[in-house]
Amino acid sequence: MTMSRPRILFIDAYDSFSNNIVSLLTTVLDADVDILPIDPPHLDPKTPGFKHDLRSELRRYDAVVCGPGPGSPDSERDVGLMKYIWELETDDLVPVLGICLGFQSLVVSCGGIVKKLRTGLHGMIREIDHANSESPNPCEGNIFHGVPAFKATLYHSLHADIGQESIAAAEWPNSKWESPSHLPDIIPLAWTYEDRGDSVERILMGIKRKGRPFWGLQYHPESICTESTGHGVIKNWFHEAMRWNQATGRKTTVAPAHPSDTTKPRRLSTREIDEDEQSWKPELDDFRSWLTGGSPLASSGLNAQYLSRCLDVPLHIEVPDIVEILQESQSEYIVLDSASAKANRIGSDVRGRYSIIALDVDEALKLEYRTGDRHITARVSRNQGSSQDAREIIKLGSHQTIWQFLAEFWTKRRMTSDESPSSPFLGGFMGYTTYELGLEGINVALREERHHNRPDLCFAWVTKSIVVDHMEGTLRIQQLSPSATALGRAWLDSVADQLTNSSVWADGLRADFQKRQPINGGGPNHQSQLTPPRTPTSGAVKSQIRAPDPAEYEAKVRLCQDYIAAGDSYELCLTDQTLITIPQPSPRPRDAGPTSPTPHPTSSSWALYLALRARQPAPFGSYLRLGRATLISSSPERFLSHTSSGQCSMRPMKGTVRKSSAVNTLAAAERILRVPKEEAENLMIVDLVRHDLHGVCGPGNVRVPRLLVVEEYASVFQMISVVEGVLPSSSLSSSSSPPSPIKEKGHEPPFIGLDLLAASLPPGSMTGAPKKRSCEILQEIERPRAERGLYSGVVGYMDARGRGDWSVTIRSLFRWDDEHAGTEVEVWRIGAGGAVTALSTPEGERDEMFIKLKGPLGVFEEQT
Ligand SMILES: C=C(O[C@@H]1C=C(C(=O)O)C=C[C@H]1O)C(=O)O
Ligand SMILES: NC(=O)CC[C@H](N)C(=O)O
Repeated sequence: MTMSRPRILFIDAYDSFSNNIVSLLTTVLDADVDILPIDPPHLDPKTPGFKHDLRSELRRYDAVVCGPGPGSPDSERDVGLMKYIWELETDDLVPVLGICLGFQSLVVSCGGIVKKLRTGLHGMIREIDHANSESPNPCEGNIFHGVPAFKATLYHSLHADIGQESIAAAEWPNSKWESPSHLPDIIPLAWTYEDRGDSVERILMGIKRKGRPFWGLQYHPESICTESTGHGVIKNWFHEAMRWNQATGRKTTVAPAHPSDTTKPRRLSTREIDEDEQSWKPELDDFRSWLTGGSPLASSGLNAQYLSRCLDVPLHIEVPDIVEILQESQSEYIVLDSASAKANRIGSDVRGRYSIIALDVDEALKLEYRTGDRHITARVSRNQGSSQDAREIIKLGSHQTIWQFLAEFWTKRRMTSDESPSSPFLGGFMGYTTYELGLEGINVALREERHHNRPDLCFAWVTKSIVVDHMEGTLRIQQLSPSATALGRAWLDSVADQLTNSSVWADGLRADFQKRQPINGGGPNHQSQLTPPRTPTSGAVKSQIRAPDPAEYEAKVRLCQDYIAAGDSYELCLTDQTLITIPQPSPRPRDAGPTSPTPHPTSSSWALYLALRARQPAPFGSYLRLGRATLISSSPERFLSHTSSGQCSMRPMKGTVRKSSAVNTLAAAERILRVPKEEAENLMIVDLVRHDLHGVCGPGNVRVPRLLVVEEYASVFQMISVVEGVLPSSSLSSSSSPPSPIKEKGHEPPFIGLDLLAASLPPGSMTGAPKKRSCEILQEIERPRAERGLYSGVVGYMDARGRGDWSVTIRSLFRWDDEHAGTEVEVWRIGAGGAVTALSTPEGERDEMFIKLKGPLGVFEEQT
């Protein structure tokens, strides 16, 4: 007999912690775990063969785990298959562990009821009182046996009521391990106690079902904050499960899984899902024929060599100077600006080291995609020096995704160059995605009709760029050059000349005197009230500011809390938008020479960017004009960064406190942020981000090197955590002929940074948990401004080597040229919000939203 690894089936109720449980089971039990959603198409309880099919599915596994999830065990939609597992006939029984929602569903199947907690406990860490070896009444199948005391994380709004509140305090020590007389099938195994001031709430944490191999845990064994001694419970459970299989002679079968429904954790990434036979039919292969077809746009950027030249940067020169010197005649821009690199108001570890300026973006190939479309648009604004736009439409086959296309486009241009190893970016994709692109990836349908045709993703393939190293005081002019080396070098030299011959470069004093003062004039705005801003009344033509109504926002916070109390979400990142309508400035003349010191690359948006940058310098500042979109950002939040060899890191931010005279040191901020409410908010997102990374990196490949650390930024303190992962080894190959991501039969495509991005949008810190249900709820609550657009999306790059860095688009303003096109005004939007939990107060959340709004909004107040 060969000893194969045990097989476990995990039933996923669309939770945002599922992959963490799969990782725990895989690593602690050395098991092989498959994931099946609660509502797989091939197992529909309404079809006649359902019971038979469920039985054969379960026969393939040694044991089953029914996972956590949003909603209630009383709702069929929320528990799906779980309900039928508890009802299996004796001959079909399989050992099961229910976790959280799975536990609650087990309790209900035993006749218990589930009620709302007095206040939900989400991201709360509590001591578990369990029936260990010392308990007076060792019972059958006690999976806590021999496990030392431990603390565990809770994520629940509902709890099991088995009559515990009616037991007198004196009776409790003896009675707590006994089956209640009206529920003889439930054997209590663990409890926790919540002090509610006037009384203590007794909360059931674990049970065994009498006479059946079913166990349940209310706490989350997989959370990063559940102590690892608690893993003994999982080992005990599996030991008991295998003993039960042996004692009853239960045998597993080796029938193959239904191919489309069970997944391995790392196969959740979008690029792989539907790669069945179908997608190999030639008529569905449009994008591949485009990629190889040699059209003028499809061949752009192929067969390039990397050339670069380094310059010292004079102390007085900043990123905007370089943009102004070189890019004045462009209409499209991508500037990733670590504007806080030299700011002493910001902690040195978070200032940002590099800035990246894309050059000649008009001529770069741009790839655009709109959520729900079955095509991609490739375009250049000024094709090879002409004034003509060029555009090609690329069809997507029914099973193909934008991410597959981007991965294959990138692979054809991939470089394994070891040159400039320290440069974060050689050239490659730069651009944005919207929040709505992320919603598509998690199958959340948009509720409102979109009355526009704007892209949700725009990536330029940038071949000319400048990387500024703020630490070394140098910059690197770079080109992924298609032409002969001499021509490429001549271009590098011409850019260097343009910079060094400019008056700003040469004459620091004069330049400083002329620079930007009239534009960002007033400096930081000191208005301290947190009420909504008023429309400024001065100025020739007035700006209109439409900010969220405070009372309405508070009502939305309460609504979020209703959903949380009902168990539908653990945390909801509620946001709203402010609209600023300003008179459109008359177009600037384009006649200024390239070395002109006058800073005006494009209309008013550049001036707004400079104002925001001065007001709120941030490590992830950015200025983008791509197509009809303009984004001005001072984001402090890194979303995802990755190396070309598959190391990745995410940096979720949760917990915000405004700098003030009362709170102006890290120690003071820590006193405010290191409290259960803030820590819980952050922990929830850490566990969610671990799940997202586990989904691609696979079990055991994710860790949390920094947890709940407070950092200092220009105008706020923020609590952050760092979650790291490593992509599966198939992608770590550094051979000179890179493996193709096109799946050949029997071969897994290698994973690349784009897979991480695809699998983790929208950013968990902007959604709450569980992600899918929370986004559905937010779509409902955030109406009538439910479309977040660029806000809550990401901005960043993945270069030709596969290195990438993406920030969350917050503390930013954006506009679309087509909004109010043809009128005398332009409309800017600012999104702001914060995470709502059971412990939030409506006033507190309202203040937090207005604090975050104040930074970007101030640039308009300064200008009037
Ligand atoms: C929602 C915003 O910020 C998010 C929410 C935070 C919070 O709840 O503390 C912190 C950083 C961001 O992830 C925003 O800036 O608008
Ligand atoms: N994490 C969970 O599974 C939560 C279960 C249920 N939705 C509750 O809130 O109580």
